Amino acid sequence: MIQMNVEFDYPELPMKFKLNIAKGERVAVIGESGSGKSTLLNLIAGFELANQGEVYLAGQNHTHTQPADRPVSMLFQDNNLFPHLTVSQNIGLGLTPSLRLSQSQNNKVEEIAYQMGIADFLSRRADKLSGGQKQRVALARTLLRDKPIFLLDEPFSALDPIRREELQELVYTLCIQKNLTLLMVTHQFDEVKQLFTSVIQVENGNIV
Ligand SMILES: Nc1ncnc2c1ncn2[C@@H]1O[C@H](COP(=O)(O)OP(=O)(O)OP(=O)(O)O)[C@@H](O)[C@H]1O
Repeated sequence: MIQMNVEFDYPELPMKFKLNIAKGERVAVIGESGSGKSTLLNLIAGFELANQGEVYLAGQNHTHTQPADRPVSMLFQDNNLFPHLTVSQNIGLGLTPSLRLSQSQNNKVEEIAYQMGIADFLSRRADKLSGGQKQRVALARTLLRDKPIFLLDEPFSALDPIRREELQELVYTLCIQKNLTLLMVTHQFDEVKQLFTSVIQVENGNIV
């Protein structure tokens, strides 16, 4: 599902990533701060472009394609919700940049909200939610895009251990249900070992 062999240079750190991940794998990405974990995810999502080499996703060459054209959805640590919009509007932005949704789009929003346990909050403003609820909304919006590769960059590290466990279980269930290929940067690997099928360690811009 993900095949890449690329070189990428920030002035501080030349990086080289070689990776081959099969469909349905759930991979933990671990490593010290500044080792290159976020950069690896950004190269897959297309927010950074390789200086050399190629990125194949779902069998297609995506080395030079835009993030929106890649079969990838990515969730960052900061969930980037619009505070003044409702939960339903924030989720809907995963489907269309317009705030006006069709009936079938509305149905999709309600369905995913129900699955994520946030159906009761659909009309509430995002800034009136707890941290865990916000992350569920952000997850719902990301998943609504229905892409087969799912990238999570330490999305739950700011939450308390119980909320974190709840969301990790939710991610696991969604990965199984939708047969997603997951790469997740985590600093709490010991807590969540059972979520993953494999683990890669990044050190000084390389996978070791
Ligand atoms: N926009 C940028 N411009 C220049 N250098 C950058 C940029 N972003 C990151 N770097 C450098 O690239 C290296 C890897 O950064 P990256 O964010 O990928 O690390 P990380 O493993 O995700 O770290 P953390 O766990 O702290 O989030 C670091 O040395 C960093 O200084």
